[in-house]
Amino acid sequence: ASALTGTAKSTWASFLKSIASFNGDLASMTAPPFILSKTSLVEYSAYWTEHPKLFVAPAKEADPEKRALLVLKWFLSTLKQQYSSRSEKLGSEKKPLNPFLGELFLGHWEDEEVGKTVLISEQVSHHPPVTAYSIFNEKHGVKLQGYNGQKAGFASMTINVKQVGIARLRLEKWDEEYLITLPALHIEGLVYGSPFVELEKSTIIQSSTGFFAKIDYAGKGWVGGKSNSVTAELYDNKTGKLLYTISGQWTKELVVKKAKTELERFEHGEKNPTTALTIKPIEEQDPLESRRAWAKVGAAIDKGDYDETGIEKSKIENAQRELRKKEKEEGTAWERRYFTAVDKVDEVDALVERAGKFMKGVLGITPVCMDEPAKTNGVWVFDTKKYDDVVSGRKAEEVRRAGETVLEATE
Ligand SMILES: CCC(=O)OC[C@H](C)CC[C@H]1O[C@H]2C[C@H]3[C@@H]4CC=C5C[C@@H](O)CC[C@]5(C)[C@H]4CC[C@]3(C)[C@H]2[C@@H]1C
Repeated sequence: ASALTGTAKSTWASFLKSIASFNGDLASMTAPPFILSKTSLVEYSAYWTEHPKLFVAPAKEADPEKRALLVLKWFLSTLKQQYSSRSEKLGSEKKPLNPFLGELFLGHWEDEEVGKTVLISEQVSHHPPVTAYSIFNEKHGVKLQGYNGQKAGFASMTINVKQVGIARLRLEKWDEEYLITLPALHIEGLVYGSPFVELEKSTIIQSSTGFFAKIDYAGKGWVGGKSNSVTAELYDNKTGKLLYTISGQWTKELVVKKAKTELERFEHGEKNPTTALTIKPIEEQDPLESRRAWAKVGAAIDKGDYDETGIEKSKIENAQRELRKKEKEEGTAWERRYFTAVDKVDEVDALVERAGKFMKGVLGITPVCMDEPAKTNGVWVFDTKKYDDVVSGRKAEEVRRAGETVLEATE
């Protein structure tokens, strides 16, 4: 039976009809008000590191095989936050706000044991929507950077989402890099008006020291499987030996096994609470920072005043259109504050090639998720020079001017 009643039920029904003529651009859909979230998609980069201790753990491990296992554990621990935290908090998946070009989400996690982990997330492209992020813990030399976009389709009352992009984890102390690909997902429960994410197909992690993980996702009804099922296998590239498996439900408990013996169980519920992200109070934020930029829209959504939501949203959207038009006329382009798009990254290509060879040569399977276009409009990399220029104040003038243009345009 539908979870909706009254007007919500009828608006949802007409919304489902509208999705049927879906053109692939999730952001362009006007979803019914009750499914709108006041959180912008640029905030989702934070889901990578809500367990800072797990994020930093591999840096402290001297044994490369155990380190690869800790990276796999950390990655699997992010899935619950990435893909089910909104359903748990809000009762269903919600439609995030569509970030404007240049929108920022900046913060850090303070942890008594591992110290400070910094988050920088920037909407580096609006058409198509691409979010780039850099998350780093200087004290332990752990650096994650990546970018992602979504290609979506609609079939038999389900929204299918292919993720485009990659995540790269670097452990300075061990001079080691891990390439991480992103899971495909689909949105179930649309017909009941309570959508939620289910992951599917496979992703890989390939390390520069010679360890490879294949991660397979499955949902309910899959050979009698449970929802949110996952099975990960960690191999040694050189010997082709299966070292560890981790399996279970990424929303509940995962079991680590070496060969057939169970080593440990871990889960990320109340036993391992997440660390709260620290962000500046709104009045101290840069005009491009997400929660300041969307404050009026968020307030309208909180009030349930959907007319005001629409008015405030279109102010931002119109301002953005004006800025793009002006840039076009002047032949200028929006200056990304922390990221740069490059054609290729040699380390990434090397890891992609190594993973492909291992899957074909040793596992005898067609390389999974390598066919995914890892590139959006380029490979987005964190530009440490740009970052230093901002932190040192050398770019203070550009930062101030960028904020002003957005403020003036939105007036
Ligand atoms: C488009 C029609 C519509 O608005 O339907 C409303 C429904 C809430 C379903 C569509 C939305 O579902 C949301 C789930 C979002 C993904 C959740 C997690 C991640 C991981 C993160 O690292 C990158 C972003 C990603 C893939 C989100 C992308 C946007 C998704 C699919 C939202 C849909 C608009």
